[in-house]
Formats: sequence, C-alpha cells, structure tokens
Amino acid sequence: MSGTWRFWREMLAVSWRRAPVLTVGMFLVEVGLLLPVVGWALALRYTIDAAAGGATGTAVTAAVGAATVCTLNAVLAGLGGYLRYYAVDTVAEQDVRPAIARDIATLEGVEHLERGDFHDRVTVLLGASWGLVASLWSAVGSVFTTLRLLVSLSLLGAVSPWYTALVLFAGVTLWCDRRAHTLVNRAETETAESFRLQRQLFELATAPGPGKELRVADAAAEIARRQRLAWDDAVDGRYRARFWATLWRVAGWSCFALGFLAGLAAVVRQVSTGAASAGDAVLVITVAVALQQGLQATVEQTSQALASGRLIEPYLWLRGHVAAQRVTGDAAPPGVLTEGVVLEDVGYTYPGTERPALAGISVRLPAGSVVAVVGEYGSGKTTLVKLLNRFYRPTTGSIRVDGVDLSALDVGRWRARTSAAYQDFGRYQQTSVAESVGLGDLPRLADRAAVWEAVRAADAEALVGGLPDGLDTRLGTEVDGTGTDLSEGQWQKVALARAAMRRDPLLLVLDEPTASLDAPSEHAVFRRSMATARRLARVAGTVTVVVSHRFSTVTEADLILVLDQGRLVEQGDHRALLARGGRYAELYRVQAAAHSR
Ligand SMILES: Nc1ncnc2c1ncn2[C@@H]1O[C@H](COP(=O)(O)OP(=O)(O)OP(=O)(O)O)[C@@H](O)[C@H]1O
Repeated sequence: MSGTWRFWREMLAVSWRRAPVLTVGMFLVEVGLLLPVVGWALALRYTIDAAAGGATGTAVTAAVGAATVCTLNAVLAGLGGYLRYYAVDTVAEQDVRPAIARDIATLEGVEHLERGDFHDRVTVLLGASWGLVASLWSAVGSVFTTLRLLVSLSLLGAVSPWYTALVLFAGVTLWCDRRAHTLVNRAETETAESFRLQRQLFELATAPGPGKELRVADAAAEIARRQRLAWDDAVDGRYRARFWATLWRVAGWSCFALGFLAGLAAVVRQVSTGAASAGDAVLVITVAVALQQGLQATVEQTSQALASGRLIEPYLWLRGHVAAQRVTGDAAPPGVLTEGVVLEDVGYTYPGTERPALAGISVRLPAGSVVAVVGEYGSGKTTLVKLLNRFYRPTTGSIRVDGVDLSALDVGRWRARTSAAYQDFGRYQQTSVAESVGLGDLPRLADRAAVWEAVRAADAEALVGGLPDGLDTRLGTEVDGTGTDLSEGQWQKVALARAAMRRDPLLLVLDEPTASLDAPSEHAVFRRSMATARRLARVAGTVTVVVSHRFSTVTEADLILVLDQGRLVEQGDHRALLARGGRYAELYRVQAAAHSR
C-alpha cells in the first residue's frame, strides 16, 4: 500500500506540473461539493418549518435557497466530471503513456518478452495510462465523499445522536463491499494462469505457422477443446466469485436499508410526539438519502481507487525493473578488442525454473577469433550468446570484456558495439528492404552504400535484385496486405544483412544463421560470414560467435565450444577435437554419416 500512496503522490505532482489549473479546479470543485449537502437539507427544513408556522415570506426565501443550492450541486458535479476527464486525459496522454512506452522499449533484458507473467504485466500496462491517472482522482474523490458523509452524519446528530447510528449500518455495507472485491480480485489472480493458457492455445491455433501444422495433423479440434477447457476453468472461477460477491453486496445494502427504515420510523415517532418539527423530519429524510448516496459514491470511488492496484502493481514493477537495470556500470567498451571475452564459471538459471540452463562455463574467446558453439537441442547455446549480448546477467560467475566486467559497461554503449542475428529473427513489416537492413546500424539507416555492402555480406544480392523495387521494395503483408512477402530463408538473409551493418562491432553473434536456408545458400552464407568475421577481426578485434547444430558448417572456426546439458564439455579447433575422439568427434561422425547417405 505504501507503494500505492507513493504512486498517487507522484501522479499528483505530475498533474500539478502538467495541468495546474485543472488540478486546482478539481480540488475547488470537491471542496465546493461539501456545501450543498448542508445547505440543501437546512434550506428545506426552514422552508417546511416556515410554511408550517405561516411565515410565507421566509418559506419562499428558504425554498429559493434550496433550489439555488440544488442547482449549484448539479453545476459543480457536472463541472467536476469535465475537469476530471481533461485532467486525466492530459496527464495520461502527455506524461504517463510516453513514460511507459519508453520504459518498456528500453528495458535492457528480454525477460519481459519471454516470461508469461512479465509479459502479462507489460500487456496490461500498454493500455493502462488512463486508468493509472484516473486512480489518483478516485482516491481524492473518496477522501471528499468521506468528508461529505461526515458532514451528513453531523447534521443527523444535530437532530438526534441516535441517527448517527446509521453510520454503523453504512460501515457494514462498506465491509461487505470490500469482501466482495477481495473475492473477485482473488479469483482473477487464481485464474490468471488458465487465462494465459487459453490465450496461448488460441494463438497456437490461429497463428499461420502452427496453424498450418495443426490442420495437417488434424489436431486443431483437440487444441480448440483444450483451449475451451482452460477458458471454462478460468471463467467458472471468475463467475463463481462474482456470484458470491453479489450476495455479499446485496447483504450489505440490505443492512443499510434496514437501518434507514428504522431511522424513518424513529423520526415519524418524534414528529408525532412533538419532539421534532416537520422540518426536522424532512431534514433527517433528506440527509439520510444523501448519506446513502454519499456512501454509494464513497464505496465506488474507494473501490475504483483500490481496484487500480491491478494497474499500479505492474506500473511499480516496471519502474522497479527499469531502476534495477539502470544500476549498471558506465564504463565504455574498448575501441578495439585486444584480449577478448573471458567467461569465468558462468552459470544461468531462467527465472521461475529450477534447472540451470548453463553452469560452470569457463573459457576465453580470444580477440579476433571465430568461435563456434555447438551442441544438441536445448544444450544452452542460445542462452550463452544472449548472456554475451547482455540480455540477461549471469546467475553465477562473470563475463569480462578485455578485463572489464560486462556488467560494469554502459549497456547502451556495449550494445552499440555488438551485432546479432538470432534464429527467431525479426520480420519487420511495412519497411523497405533498405530500412529493414539499415536498422542494424541506425546512424547509417539511409546510407545506401553501407546497406548494399551488408546485403553482399549476407549473400543476398540475388534476393534483392529479384524484388520488384530492389532495395525500395516494401516488405511484409501482415499489416495491410500490400507489401511483398518473403520466404523464411529470404527473411533470414535480410536479418543476416542487418547484422552485417555495423562497421566495427566487438561482438558479432550469428545464432543458427542458416537454419532456414538450403544447402548451397548455407555454404555461400558461411563463406561470406567467415570473410566478414575476418575483416572485422582486423578492424576491431571482433569476436564472432556462430551457433550451429550442424558441425560441418563450423570446421573453420578458431575455437569450437561443445555444450552438453548446459556444460562446456569440450573445446578446441576442429582438428584437435577430432583427434581427441570425444563427444565432438562422435557427433561429427554421426552427422557426416547421416549426410553422406
Ligand atoms: N525463456 C526461457 N525460459 C525458461 N527456460 C528457457 C528459456 N529459454 C531457454 N530455456 C531453457 O534453457 C535451456 C537451454 O536453452 P537454449 O535455447 O539456450 O538451448 P539451445 O542449445 O540454443 O537450443 P536449440 O538448439 O534448440 O536452439 C533449455 O532447457 C530451455 O528449455
């Protein structure tokens, strides 16, 4: 809760800076709305008592007063609604939404994209800016509606202290409402996993890639059945909670209704015995009705403010995550790598998992070398290169770049000196080929000569030459169906060209760079990648790390790392590893035999 208070204080400060007039206006309206509660009830009492006493003039004046107060109340309430809308909209659109987008886009790691629970929070936040700012005004509103309640109570108490007992009934109503809220919130948390599961199953059945496979295997109905089960599970939990929540709310309001009826009976009795005037009776009824409405408003505002915890929690999480990631070094990477990258006892365990994806990796990747990482599926190859790219920080051990710990380097400057093509490469929709490649080195986005050089490095000249507008061909059909779509292998070549854009990276990562290519293309791409690696080694002492399943493609590497279940089991060059007759030699021979068949 302290985080929530801090958040509201911060939002108030932002509102004051961004929209001081609207902010002050909101408070003035809230203060102004305290007056009609008293004025309306008192004016009505005078009207009735004066009319009963034959003082027609006083009665008319009081009636005019009552009407004025009533109008003032309506005007202030309407004005408050407009002010709130503009105050929230201004701050949400100009401050909160851009800040969230910036924080998400600049997160250093990739966990928020890979972990389901992180991803959910990010998804919530993308549409949460309005709700976040509105929660501040709900909180302010609940303070003022509580004050209005207190004013109503003190008026009732002035007629008879007994009437203040209505607040007990009001308290029960509030308590029941809170219980109802807790039930609904708990159910939402408990069913979040089923919701995630059904969404993933839905995406599995509808995404083009898996969708094709499912149809060929005739498994779409089975996936639909599982999605339905997960959906029913989630929805059942939530509906059950909503049913019980409704019962709690009905019980709460019934309790208040009983108290209200008892109060009415008491005031009728007081009037009949002469202990109170008819005006007092009208005052009690008016204020009791206002009390009920005030209570409803308080419950609503408080509920809205508290329900916004659903948005505030991910917001605070994002801020914390960004702040933790910014606790990073500010050292500059070297201009040219001279020693290389040294891993010392490096281990990494993915958050939420038990088994380390990597453990005890100690190795030196010499400056200017081509290092191949080989191993079977799931042996930790991609995790290793992600650590080098600093998407994650090692759970144990350290990585040093020319003697400086990777975490001591300024992450932005380190990234500016790395290039990478990953196996799940990006397909940038609605960009031209030139942009799609040029994005690999933003400052040279419009440098056609540099783009062509990168295209050549990826053996993609024939691909680009065959496109309708060459480098200016718009790619991708996913947005509006007008671009040119590429095959998997062609998209991969574009990604490889993008990775070849930087002039002097210290680290070049090629994660399964030819997974989508046919054998002749694979050979050509490897030849050109090796040429690029050697050229970069001369320019910047670049370490090129190539991840591959296929052992035959990496025989030219200076150093081959063999991973097995997250451990580095062998290292050396191709000859040395063959001569050793260990795991590499065995897997190399198995693959060679399979390919020669
Ligand atoms: N985002 C993730 N969250 C949790 N576990 C993960 C994640 N990514 C990978 N893993 C696990 O870490 C281990 C190593 O995965 P990694 O992708 O590094 O292997 P790999 O050798 O590159 O596999 P492949 O050859 O199939 O690409 C695997 O057991 C995998 O299940």
